[in-house]
Amino acid sequence: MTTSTNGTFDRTPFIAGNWKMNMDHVQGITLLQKLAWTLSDAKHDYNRVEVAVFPPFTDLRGVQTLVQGDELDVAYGAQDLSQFDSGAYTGDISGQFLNKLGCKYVLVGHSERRTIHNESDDVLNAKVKAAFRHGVTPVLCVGEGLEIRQAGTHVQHTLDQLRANVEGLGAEQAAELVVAYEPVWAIGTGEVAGPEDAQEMCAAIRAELTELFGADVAAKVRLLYGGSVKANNAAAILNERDVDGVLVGGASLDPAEFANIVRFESHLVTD
Ligand SMILES: O=C[C@H](O)COP(=O)(O)O
Repeated sequence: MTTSTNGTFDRTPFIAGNWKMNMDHVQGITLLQKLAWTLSDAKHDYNRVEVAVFPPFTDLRGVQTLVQGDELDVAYGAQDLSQFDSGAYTGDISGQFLNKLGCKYVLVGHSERRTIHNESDDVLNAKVKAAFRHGVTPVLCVGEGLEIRQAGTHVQHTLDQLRANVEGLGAEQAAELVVAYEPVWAIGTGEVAGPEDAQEMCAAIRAELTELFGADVAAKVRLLYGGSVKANNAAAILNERDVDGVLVGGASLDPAEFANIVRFESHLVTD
């Protein structure tokens, strides 16, 4: 358990940077080096707040080499994986390959995969299972678009996705899961769901996980918020009871900004 200046974290906070389709393998190494130096200068305690980056596939080997060579405590993962293990699936990447590259995590069902690549709940359920099959922890992304938010059915919609995507998991797997709530209307738009919106959905997700897997499992699952998170709004979001971390897109490309998000505890206002 980690204690903040303004509250108590029941789970280790998790700050994840999704680089999306940015940073070639050379730029990626520079970005990670700068991030590691900045956090090292700030004497960041990685046991207190976990840090992970999600570079493009082509960067992963370089990231692995840097992390191993410099003994960095930064975790890393891929942005997607195939639901299949091997075979004639041109362009796809197996969880087995990610495991071999030392990936601890993999994003599954990011809103950009659901919308641009039309990934269905069935496919995403198979991807979650593929990740577990290969010893890589899925960071399952769920969330609603603007129309659903405006119709007021966002909680139901998001919980429907969650249920479909975790179907068939055992309790042990479910307890390992990380779930990221991403309101699509707040991604890359500068629109941020308020801390209370993040808390509303994360509390609903935890209640649903309790229904599905029991309270002990639900209490272990880390829930993230993603959508226009910056250093100046991260602390307020992370101060909410059921929010255990953030999934950062654009701001993770700036090492100083991302390091400030990682160090959100220094921005928490004490009552
Ligand atoms: O994966 C990250 C989310 O899509 C949020 O992206 P963003 O911080 O650029 O809004």
